[in-house]
Amino acid sequence: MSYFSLMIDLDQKQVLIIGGQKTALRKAHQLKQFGADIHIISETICDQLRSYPYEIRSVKPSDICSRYDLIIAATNQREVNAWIAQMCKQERILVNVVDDPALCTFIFPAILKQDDVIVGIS
Ligand SMILES: C[C@@]1(CC(=O)O)C2=NC(=C\c3[nH]c(c(CCC(=O)O)c3CC(=O)O)Cc3[nH]c(c(CC(=O)O)c3CCC(=O)O)/C=C3\N/C(=C\2)[C@@H](CCC(=O)O)[C@]3(C)CC(=O)O)/[C@H]1CCC(=O)O
Ligand SMILES: NC(=O)c1ccc[n+]([C@@H]2O[C@H](COP(=O)([O-])OP(=O)(O)OC[C@H]3O[C@@H](n4cnc5c(N)ncnc54)[C@H](O)[C@@H]3O)[C@@H](O)[C@H]2O)c1
Repeated sequence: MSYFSLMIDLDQKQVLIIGGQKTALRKAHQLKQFGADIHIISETICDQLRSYPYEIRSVKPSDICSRYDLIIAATNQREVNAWIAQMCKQERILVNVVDDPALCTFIFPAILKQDDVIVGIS
């Protein structure tokens, strides 16, 4: 089934990104632009992501909890990303899995932004 396009107010929404390299960085920058509060958990982290609150460690079960509104699984370990997706579904937290669209409960559209006019394309 195709996706319904929602426009979400991200102001002060708590977003957890698991993974700390190129893909995590792109997601973080995009969400930050729209006011989200980003938190990073990753075993390694690139320099640009160090401007966000971060923890350098593996993800653990208690990380997947209702203090987060959205979670992004952006590791390069397919099993870890799939496990995050499963935990998020159990906890009813929206999840984006960067290496498996079928496991996502939300996806990122391509975005065109001019002032307050936003166009999202999937
Ligand atoms: C819109 C945008 C938003 C964003 O993330 O910024 C976006 N991908 C963008 C960029 C981008 N994507 C990829 C590269 C690396 C290219 C390279 O280096 O080769 C780059 C970087 C680049 O192109 O610069 C590859 C890629 N993408 C996905 C997979 C996994 C898969 O398909 O299984 C793989 C293969 C990974 C691999 O095999 O390694 C999956 C998803 N990517 C989506 C969106 C969602 C689909 C939405 C839809 O189609 O409706 C979805 C399903 C999930 C999600 O991420 O939400 C942004 C467009 C920027 C623009 O043009 O405006
Ligand atoms: N959705 C998209 O638009 C898109 C675009 C490009 C790539 N990808 C996919 O995104 C994934 C990540 O790409 P990348 O280039 O950012 O990867 P990368 O390999 O450079 O980085 C992976 C990160 O995950 C961290 N990590 C691995 N296991 C972990 C764990 N158990 N707990 C915490 N952190 C862990 C690593 O420390 C590292 O920081 C790849 O699988 C790739 O296929 C998706």
